[in-house]
Amino acid sequence: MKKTNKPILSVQALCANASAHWRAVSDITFEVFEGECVAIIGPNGSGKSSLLKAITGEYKTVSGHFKILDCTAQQLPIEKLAKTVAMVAQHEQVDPRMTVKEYVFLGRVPHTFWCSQQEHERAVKQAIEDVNLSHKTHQYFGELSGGEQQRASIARAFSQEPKLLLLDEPTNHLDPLARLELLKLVKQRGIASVVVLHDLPLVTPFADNVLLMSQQKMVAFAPPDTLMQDDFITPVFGLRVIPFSHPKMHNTIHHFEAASF
Ligand SMILES: Nc1ncnc2c1ncn2[C@@H]1O[C@H](COP(=O)(O)OP(=O)(O)OP(=O)(O)O)[C@@H](O)[C@H]1O
Repeated sequence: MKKTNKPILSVQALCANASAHWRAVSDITFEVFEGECVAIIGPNGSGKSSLLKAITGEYKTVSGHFKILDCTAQQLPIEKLAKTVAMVAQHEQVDPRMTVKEYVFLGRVPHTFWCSQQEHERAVKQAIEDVNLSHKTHQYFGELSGGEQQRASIARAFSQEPKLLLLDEPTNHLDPLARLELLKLVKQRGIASVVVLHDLPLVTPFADNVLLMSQQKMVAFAPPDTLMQDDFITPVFGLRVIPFSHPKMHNTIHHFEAASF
C-alpha cells in the first residue's frame, strides 16, 4: 500500500563509521512511519547495535543519509532531536543510588522548560505504570532485578514521549510473559519504533517490517511474512523456518530449527 504521510525515520543508502578505521554499517535503506514497529534481526556481531548508534549520530555518517521528521541530523536542532528520539541501549549506565522515579524523570529533561511540573509528574507516573513498576517507584535502581532495571529503562524512554523509539534488545532479562507484554505495550503506545530483537518467534506478532542484517550490511527489509522464509533466514542464521497457522488467531506464526538437523 502506498503511504501518503512522511516517514518519522528515513534511512537511505547509509554507511557509517565507528572510528577512522572501522566501517560500522553499510548500504542500509529503510523507512519507519508513525505507529509502525520495525524489528532489526541478525546474528551476533551483524551490526544491529551499530545501526542504532548510526541513527543516534554516535557513529559518523560517511555516505548516504538519514532523516528524522524530514530533517537531516544537521538540520534538526539538538533540543528537538532530544525530544524526538529516545534510545534504550543494551547496557544502560545508571547511577544505582537513583530511585526509579528519579531515573524515569531523566526522560523529561528535554521537556524541562516546555511543560508544567504537573505534566512531568503525569508522564513519569504513566510510564512507570505502563511497565508495571508502580510498586517500585521509590526503590533504588541498584536494588532492582535485571528485568526490573530493563523495565525502568523502558519507562525512562516512554516518559520522554518521543516520536521515535530505538530499543536495543529490550526483551533481554525479561521473563516470557514480560517480553510479550513489553512488545505489546510498545505497539500500543503507537510510537514509531526500531527494535533489535534476538527472539525470532516474537518478530512476526510484533513487527510491521523486518530489517535483516548480516556482516554489518542490510540483507533485506520486508514485512515479516515475506522475510520469515528459508531463502532469507537460512543463509544468515543457519535456521530453517517452519510457518504454521495459529489455531485460534488464524494468522501465521513461525517456528525455527537448526537447518543442519
Ligand atoms: N568501534 C569499533 N571498533 C571495532 N569493531 C567494532 C566497533 N564497534 C563495533 N565493532 C564490531 O562490529 C561488529 C558489530 O557489532 P554490533 O554491536 O553492532 O553487533 P550486534 O549485531 O549488535 O551484535 P549482538 O547481537 O552480539 O549484540 C562486532 O563484530 C563488533 O566487534
